[in-house]
Amino acid sequence: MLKSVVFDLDGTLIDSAPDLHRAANVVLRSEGLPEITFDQARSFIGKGASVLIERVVESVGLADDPEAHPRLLGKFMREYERDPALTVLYPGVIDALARLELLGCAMGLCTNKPEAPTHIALKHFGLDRHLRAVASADTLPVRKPDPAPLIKVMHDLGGPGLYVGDSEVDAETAERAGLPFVLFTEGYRKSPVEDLPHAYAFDHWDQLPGIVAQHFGALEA
Ligand SMILES: O=C(O)COP(=O)(O)O
Ligand SMILES: [Mg+2]
Repeated sequence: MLKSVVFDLDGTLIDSAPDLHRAANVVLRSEGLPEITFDQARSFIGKGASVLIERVVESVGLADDPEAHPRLLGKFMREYERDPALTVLYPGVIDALARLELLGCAMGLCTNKPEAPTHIALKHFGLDRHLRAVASADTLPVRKPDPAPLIKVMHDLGGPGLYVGDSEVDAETAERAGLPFVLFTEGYRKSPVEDLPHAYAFDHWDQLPGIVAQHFGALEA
């Protein structure tokens, strides 16, 4: 049977918050504005770069300036793409993807990160060779929590399966797509684990192949 598994990117496969925080503060310094804390930056992640910069603009009191958002977003994207050197894979990701491949899984990605930095990260970490279908924030006219990008990736893989992510947005997206959600608890969620609807949860990637095998095994039985 088809075993599709689709992943979220930030806070799930890669820990990118240190770079998103760094790039935001490079922009704020260039504008002579106060920096934001790491916890603020982390709490702004989940709905894509445009929303992250919206939150940055609000937090430094520039919400009334209509030019602030496009200017800061442009600077932010250039800075973030120029040097994402602090970003790391979560421990065990590559081993887990190799084991999922051996289980016969067809794997894809559905992220709210824009296409350009998504592909830079996938290539840099060698994730691109495992992922047969990808939807980023700007692949379709809508992004998560709209279920359309996730449904498109599942369709490109050949049919519905599991969605693996770290956030409220991911849980909502899976629910709206009618798919079981697998929650990685070590990412950027803001609410307690029990408040996010999920079928399975894991805190280390070495647990995921077992969850996937159990899920599809039960369907086959
Ligand atoms: O860039 C973001 O805000 C979120 O990205 P993600 O969907 O990969 O978690
Ligand atoms: Mg995420």
